[in-house]
Amino acid sequence: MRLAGVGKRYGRRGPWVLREVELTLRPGSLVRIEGANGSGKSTLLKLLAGIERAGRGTVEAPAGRAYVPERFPPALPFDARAYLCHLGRIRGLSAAEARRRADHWLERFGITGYAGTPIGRLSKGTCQKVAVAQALLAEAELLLLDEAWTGLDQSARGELDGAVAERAAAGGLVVFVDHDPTRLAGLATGAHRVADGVLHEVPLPQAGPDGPRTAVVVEAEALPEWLPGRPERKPLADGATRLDVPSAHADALLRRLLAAHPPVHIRSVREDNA
Ligand SMILES: Nc1ncnc2c1ncn2[C@@H]1O[C@H](COP(=O)(O)OP(=O)(O)OP(=O)(O)O)[C@@H](O)[C@H]1O
Repeated sequence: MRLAGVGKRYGRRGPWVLREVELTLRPGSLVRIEGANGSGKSTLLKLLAGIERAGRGTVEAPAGRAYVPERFPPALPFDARAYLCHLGRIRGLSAAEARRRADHWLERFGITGYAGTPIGRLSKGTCQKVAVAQALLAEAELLLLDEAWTGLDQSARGELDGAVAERAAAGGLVVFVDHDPTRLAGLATGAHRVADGVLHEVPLPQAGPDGPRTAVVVEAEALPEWLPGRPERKPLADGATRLDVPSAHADALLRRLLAAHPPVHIRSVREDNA
């Protein structure tokens, strides 16, 4: 995926929101876009999604794209399952496969009970889960997430983290905007900041091999497959597991563990400064 000399303004006389954006990303990357309010993050994602057109420059993006917008249109004339099946069909899935994936994501987000509810009558949080599900079921080459975690409960956030990790592991390219600087800690491969219409590469939160590490001892029937910071997992003699992560990722790891299903009991947390 490549952006070269991209500029975007709304209206013929509007100010250039993006002026000269250069960005090349490889499949399998997981990239964070940050920037001040109104700097143009959503605009950038819309250009990548093909929803807005660049005023100048070139945008090369894969045909298979899925996008979670910052605001999901609320008054769609579908119930949740019918909407997901419909979008699956638009993406070329068979009716049976679209239904299978729709049910899979409804179940993963814990909203199977709302499958038959018209989207306009869903709570904000449930609606957001549907918005995220429609993008995930596409298994797209390019997945664009604009504040997709906002409005989700802890457990759904954990599911989304896991789903994003799966997409990147399958070779997909994921570009996301989120206000939490630790979002997808340990998984993101790059970060860029939008400022004055230009993109600047910025370092990811420090998690060098020589920095402090945190050991978290947990008891659980099963641990989520993907955990922030990709901790080393060491089984202990009494059946507990010791997770060892760079301390920069400890908060994100603890949040994920607290939201896990089946539940995880955190027995101890210790930072090792040695
Ligand atoms: N459809 C539109 N028509 C006119 N101006 C727009 C439109 N969409 C965005 N803008 C303007 O473009 C600028 C960048 O907006 P954008 O939503 O991309 O920023 P952002 O970084 O995502 O902001 P936030 O963090 O507040 O979501 C803002 O000044 C905004 O007012």
